[in-house]
Amino acid sequence: MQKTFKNEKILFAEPLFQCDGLAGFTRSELYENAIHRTLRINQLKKEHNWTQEDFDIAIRCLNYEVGFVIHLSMFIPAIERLATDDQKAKWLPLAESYRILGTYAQTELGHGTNLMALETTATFDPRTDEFVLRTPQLSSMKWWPGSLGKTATHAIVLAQLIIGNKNYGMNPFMVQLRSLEDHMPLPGIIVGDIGAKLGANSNDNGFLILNDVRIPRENMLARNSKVTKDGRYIQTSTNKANYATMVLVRLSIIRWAEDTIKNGSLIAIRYSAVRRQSSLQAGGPEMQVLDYQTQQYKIFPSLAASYALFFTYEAMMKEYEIAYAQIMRGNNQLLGQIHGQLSGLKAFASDLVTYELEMCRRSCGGHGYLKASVVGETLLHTLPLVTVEGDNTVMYLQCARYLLKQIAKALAGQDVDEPTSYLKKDILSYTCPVQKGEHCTNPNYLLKIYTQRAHSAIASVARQLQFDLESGKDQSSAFNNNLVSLVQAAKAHCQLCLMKNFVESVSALERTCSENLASVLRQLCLYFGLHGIVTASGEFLESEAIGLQQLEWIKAEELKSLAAIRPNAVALVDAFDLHDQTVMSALGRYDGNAYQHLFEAAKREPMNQTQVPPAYYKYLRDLIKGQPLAKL
Ligand SMILES: CC/C=C\C/C=C\C/C=C\C/C=C\CCCCC(=O)SCCNC(=O)CCNC(=O)[C@H](O)C(C)(C)COP(=O)(O)OP(=O)(O)OC[C@H]1O[C@@H](n2cnc3c(N)ncnc32)[C@H](O)[C@@H]1OP(=O)(O)O
Ligand SMILES: Cc1cc2nc3c(=O)[nH]c(=O)nc-3n(C[C@H](O)[C@H](O)[C@H](O)COP(=O)(O)OP(=O)(O)OC[C@H]3O[C@@H](n4cnc5c(N)ncnc54)[C@H](O)[C@@H]3O)c2cc1C
Repeated sequence: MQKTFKNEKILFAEPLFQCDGLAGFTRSELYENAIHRTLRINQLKKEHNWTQEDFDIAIRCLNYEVGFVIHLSMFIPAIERLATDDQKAKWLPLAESYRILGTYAQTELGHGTNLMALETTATFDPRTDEFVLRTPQLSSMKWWPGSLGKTATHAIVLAQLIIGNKNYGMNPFMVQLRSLEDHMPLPGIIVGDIGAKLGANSNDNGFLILNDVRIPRENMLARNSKVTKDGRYIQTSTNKANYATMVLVRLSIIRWAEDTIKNGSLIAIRYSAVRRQSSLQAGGPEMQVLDYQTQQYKIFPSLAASYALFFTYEAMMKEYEIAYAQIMRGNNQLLGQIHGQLSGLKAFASDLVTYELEMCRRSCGGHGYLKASVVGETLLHTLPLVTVEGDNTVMYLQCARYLLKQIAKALAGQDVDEPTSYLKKDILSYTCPVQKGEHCTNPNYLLKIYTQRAHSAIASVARQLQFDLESGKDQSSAFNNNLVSLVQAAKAHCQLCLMKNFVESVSALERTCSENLASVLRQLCLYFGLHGIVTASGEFLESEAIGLQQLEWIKAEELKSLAAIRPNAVALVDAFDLHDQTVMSALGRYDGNAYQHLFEAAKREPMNQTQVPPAYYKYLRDLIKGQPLAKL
């Protein structure tokens, strides 16, 4: 599925990219190693004439275990999106050649979600033609930005622009943090690392206090708004245009989620094919655990999610490219659509994979708890995806806000955006397309069910909001009264998007691939659809997209499809074409020698490098020999 990386051999021939040692690394070693890796990938890029795409794939091959993540994924994209042509000409070459190292400093100790409430100020001083940056109190300090702690020389700081006594809202400013001579913080800047996290510890997420730091007026990133020498504020685009970098990263998170769940499902499926435990027949040979229906029920959702997210990322990438090209030409028509879609899908993708990764870990039994299995480690690295770039609840609510606008338009007989075109249908004329058991094997029928459920969820919450408003509730309490249903409606829309992309992509592939391959993909797509309905059956029933009889058929078909997928399960994860060095798991190796690799990993364990541990001489010797213990 991943475009085969022709340079994989070159990459993994390097000891630096052979990952077995990382488990014992301290934070400082992880941090240093990550920087070392990115610089070496850059050298390889030059040595072998790699394209930018090759470079990006190399990073994915290393499971993003590299340095300068925010520099590459936010700082450079923010300059591209928020700076004027002159500013780009000045900063992009420096950033692209790593002569300046950047971060995106938006979140503060006191606020991450509510950007309007950010407290950092950039006050224009017309006497010196400068902005004065200030974090006025404890809660205003920047807190979390990646690479800020120890690496970044520069930050794009998001601050409230103050001219005279007037606040012009959040705007981006380029601020130099550290000397380019000796890396010491510049005057007025207090900066450091925020401490160890549950995962992703190679990244030096940092804090930043700005004490009246002065920057030239030209350092306000001025593509969307600028301040003139005489202190006039001129806005050339919607103020939401300054949120553009976040939109891009939300798209990248869908891919990141896809990459992690591919790893998880690959480890779980390969290991379950190797692991034998018990038997269903008395005295019979022990079964591969992958043959137990319960094991399939635990793991195949992650397999199906891997493919669903792959197709959805591809589809969203195309949507994003069209929107981005328009936006860069100054046309913001698609801004609301792409923001609404990507907020919801970022949340749905990260929710899905964090849930399924834990199921993959459990499916590996006790060995899944070992670091060498890697599946737990992957989960820890993936957990922040539900928070970064907007907490998932908040992102679903952004998506719901977009859906409410779309349904209002549909009800008023106006045009709606293409991804919500289903809202134009007559919801009452729906009849469930599944009228007998065998109808459940038609993915297009399932798609109709998903569509009705999403439509119904959105219409129902829109009606309830309307009712609350008409009953005298003010706007905000009516909204608060319906937040849970709004999130459910957004989830329903996102699940429909995944199903739709899956069905449409498989239909497109059917035209070019062999019938054997097509039927395997159709089966997986069908399973994805059936499983999604069963896991949210309450909502599908409530929306009357299905009835109890249909649910019974769908449940039966879901179980049948587990058995149908089983013969192809290993091939479906092999098709990810992931190198053992990418997956790094003792359990999920291509050669299937899980036990041998687990034992090798145990032998490499630092504790095993001496036969007798220092604790023996300190405590155990006297204890075992019955000697009185020294005062402890
Ligand atoms: C080496 C590695 C190389 C590559 C790596 C590969 C992949 C990288 C993958 C991941 C990246 C790595 C790590 C991740 C690091 C994460 C970094 C961060 O977390 S940065 C900080 C992110 N912060 C947030 O996301 C904050 C969340 N909050 C918000 O977005 C907003 O405040 C809000 C919640 C949307 C509310 O906005 P606002 O305060 O303006 O409130 P309003 O309700 O008044 O306005 C809503 C109004 O605005 C529209 N809108 C909101 N956002 C956007 C947008 N982004 N674009 C367009 N429009 C937007 C919204 O639709 C409403 O419109 P209206 O209904 O009024 O028309
Ligand atoms: C690993 C990591 C890396 C990060 N990197 C960066 C970075 O490089 N740059 C940067 O600027 N930031 C970064 N962040 C910060 C990140 O963007 C924020 O943590 C995120 O946007 C969530 O904001 P918050 O922490 O303020 O959560 P909060 O908003 O405080 O959320 C707390 C709870 O309140 C709920 N809540 C909040 N508002 C609402 C609402 N309006 N309606 C309903 N419920 C609500 C949430 O759902 C959540 O349950 C990073 C964070 C992490 C964990």
